[in-house]
Amino acid sequence: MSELKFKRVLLKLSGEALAPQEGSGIDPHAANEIALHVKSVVEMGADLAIVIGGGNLWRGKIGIEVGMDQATADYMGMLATVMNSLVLMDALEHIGVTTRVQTAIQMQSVAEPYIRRRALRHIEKGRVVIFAGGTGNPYFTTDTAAALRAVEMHADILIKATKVDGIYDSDPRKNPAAKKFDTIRYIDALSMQLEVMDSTAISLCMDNKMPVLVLNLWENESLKKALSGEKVGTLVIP
Ligand SMILES: Nc1ncnc2c1ncn2[C@@H]1O[C@H](COP(=O)(O)OP(=O)(O)OP(=O)(O)O)[C@@H](O)[C@H]1O
Ligand SMILES: O=c1ccn([C@@H]2O[C@H](COP(=O)(O)O)[C@@H](O)[C@H]2O)c(=O)[nH]1
Repeated sequence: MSELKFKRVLLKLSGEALAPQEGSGIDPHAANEIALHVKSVVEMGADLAIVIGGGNLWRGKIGIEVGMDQATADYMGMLATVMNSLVLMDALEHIGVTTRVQTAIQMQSVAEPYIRRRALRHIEKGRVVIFAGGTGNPYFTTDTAAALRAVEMHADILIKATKVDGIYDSDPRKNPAAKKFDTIRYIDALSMQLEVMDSTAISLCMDNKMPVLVLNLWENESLKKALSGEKVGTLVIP
């Protein structure tokens, strides 16, 4: 087993990662592909916990835009993350990765409730823990849930895997001339209001000295490379 630069990892996946090529929803094939990436790092000896977003199904702001009460719209988003977590759980279990799903909103016939010490024990036993339901509170995002769980699980790093290969000075999907950072300071990421990760999540990581790496999961073994200490993506530093 190779030496790992980061042993315990909180992996944040965007819900979009589960969407079909066109449109929204869940493509189980996308889940299978993600599961293979996850398995490859578990086999390297990494301790892994995962938070997955809900953007492929619902985002609170969709509801807010049409006049819904924000808390209601946000709870719908949190429920969307539960569906995504279950599809990922299923894909991982199919390829022999032992998982546990814990939800921040109690639904005990579906999954375990979030219990921090229990989650830690699962991780120690080599299980991949998937944290569903965000923080359990409206007015937050799954980026913040990922930051919170990373701190609570004493992760060595929070890795945000998206479809872009790092943090740019503006959204590269909208601006083809955007420039990528190899590293960026928390404070600069905050002051530049870069939308790749929300400010609450970055602040929480900054305050708790949690390193954050943004990378493209689909790019040539980027996750494995990151855990081995190779330079990929953008690292957010003090
Ligand atoms: N400065 C920036 N650098 C890099 N990416 C950026 C930047 N600004 C905006 N983005 C966008 O942020 C996105 C990454 O966030 P992502 O889509 O993973 O959001 P999420 O809210 O975590 O997930 P979900 O799909 O579940 O809502 C990228 O697709 C990218 O287009
Ligand atoms: O702690 C949380 C996490 C999420 N939400 C709501 O869920 C959706 C989907 O999450 P993404 O991070 O956008 O993928 C989000 O838009 C919020 O509406 C939440 O309220 N609290």
